[in-house]
Formats: sequence, C-alpha cells, structure tokens
Amino acid sequence: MAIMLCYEGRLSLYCFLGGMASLLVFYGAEAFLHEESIWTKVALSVGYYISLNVIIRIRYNPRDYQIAVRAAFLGTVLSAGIVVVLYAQEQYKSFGIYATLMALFHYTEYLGIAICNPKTLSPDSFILNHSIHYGLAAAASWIEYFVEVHYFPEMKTYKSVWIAGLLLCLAGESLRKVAMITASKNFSHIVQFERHNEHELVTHGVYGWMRHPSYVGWFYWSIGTQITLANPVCFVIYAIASWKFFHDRILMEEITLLNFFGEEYIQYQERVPSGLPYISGFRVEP
Ligand SMILES: C[S@@+](CC[C@H](N)C(=O)[O-])C[C@H]1O[C@@H](n2cnc3c(N)ncnc32)[C@H](O)[C@@H]1O
Repeated sequence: MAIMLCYEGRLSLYCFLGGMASLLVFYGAEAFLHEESIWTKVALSVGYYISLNVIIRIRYNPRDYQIAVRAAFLGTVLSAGIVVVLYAQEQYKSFGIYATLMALFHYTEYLGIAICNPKTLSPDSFILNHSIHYGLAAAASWIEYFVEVHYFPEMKTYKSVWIAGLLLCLAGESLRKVAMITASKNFSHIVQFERHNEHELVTHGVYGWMRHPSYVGWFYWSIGTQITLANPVCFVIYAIASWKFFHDRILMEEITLLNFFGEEYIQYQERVPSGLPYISGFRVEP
C-alpha cells in the first residue's frame, strides 16, 4: 500500500532527515579532521543545527517554519543520541539511547498523524509541549540520571537493564503506532467531545485485543524510558503518574464514546478489556 504524505508530512520528513544528517558531520570530523574529542563533535553538531535553522527560517513561511524547525531539531537529537551511544563513556551510553528513543517517539507522533488523520495536523502534533507535567517529568528524569551518574556511575552501566528498557520502549512505541494507523481518521491527539460525521467505532485489529492500545503503548513506553536510564526513583513516579493520567483520560474519553456510540460501545466494553492494569473505564450502570 503506497502511503500518500501531505505537504506538511513531507516537509517534516525532509527536515527530520536534514537534522539526522548531522550524523555525517560527526563522521566527517572523525574521518577527515581526525578529531576524536566528543566535545568537538558536539560543537560541530550544534553549529550544523544552527546553520540548518537559519536556512529553514529564510526558506519557509512562519507556519511551515514551526513544523520544519521541530522536525530538524528531533532529527539532530536522534543523531546526537546515536553519537553518544557510539563514542561516550560507558555510563553515558544509556542517555544516548534515551535521547534517540525520545526523538523517534515525538517525530513519529507527527508523522503518524500526517499519515492517518492529516486534517488534524498542526505543530502541536509533535506533542513536544504536551503539558507542564510532561516537561517537569522529563526534567526530573534528567536530574536523577546525572545525579546518579555522578555518585554511582556503575549503576548506569548494566547492559541488561538498558536493553530491557529499550525493548519495552520499542514494543510500546510499535503498539501505539499500529493503533494510530488502525484507527486512522478516527484517531486524534485531542479527545473529541463532538462526534463528526465520519467518526466510526473501531473494534478490529489491536482494538479487538484492547480498547485503548495507543494509551497502553504510551504507558509502557514512558516507564521503559526510565528503565533505559536505570532511574529507580523516576521509574516508580512515572509508573504511578502515567497510570493516574491514563485512568482519568480513559474515564473521560469513554463518557464521550458512550455518547457517540451508545449500546455499540457498551457491548464493546463487555467484550474487550481496557488494556491497562486495574483500569476498567467508565461503566454505565444497568
Ligand atoms: C488519542 S486517541 C486515543 C484512542 C484510544 N483511546 C487508544 O488508546 O488507542 C483519542 C480519540 O480516539 C477516539 N477513539 C477512542 N477509541 C476509539 C474507538 N475504539 N473507535 C473510534 N474512535 C475512538 C476518541 O473519540 C478520541 O477522540
């Protein structure tokens, strides 16, 4: 099946790949300048990103710039993460994997909406500015990581831990993207309170196994990031905070879905579990 990408989807893809090309800058530094210091490579990458940013600002109108600059930023973060994995000291490698996972997740959120529901596409589809709590949670995980790297560096070097985190993130990420593609035009980042004409109840594919596959994927992805970083404190906080977030979100979303689809949704709830532990969703009393 050929995937038709809208103009903004294509723009984001080119700029994401443009950002990823900073990887070539690292290899250039290594191969031609014989420059082995990771800090020189980081400086070259920042220089590359600033130049890319200037070109994007000149080339695109303000709305396209919003998309292009975010995609280029995520592409650069992804390649910087790969470089950290390849060149940094053992205790920093897991942070490189984490950065790569973060960039991949946020970019594919945009690309996923561009493919399945382009009408709802906006610069917010990168969900980089999801909420203040999301930003604070990310900052907390970086602080925990660097404090522990300083005091207990060996804690960050257990390969089996970051491989387990990586696998959990990839599984969660894949489930979420499969759910987006399956729900197609019925999927939107913002919960709909009014049913539009084309909105149909999706019960096939991964929606036949669980009612909220994209939330299940995001839940396991978020705690997987903390396993990757080997952050015990944030692992517990993320598990509790994400569970509470999705518990409330599912409750609210199911009220809207019951309004849209009535008896059809009640039967769907009876057949298929929510997918998240101890979350049963909103039930209509008989
Ligand atoms: C961010 S998506 C999340 C979808 C779903 N909760 C999941 O985890 O895969 C939110 C939108 O999907 C819609 N939605 C949720 N479940 C649906 C289903 N089974 N069929 C059609 N639309 C659905 C909701 O109306 C809402 O506007």
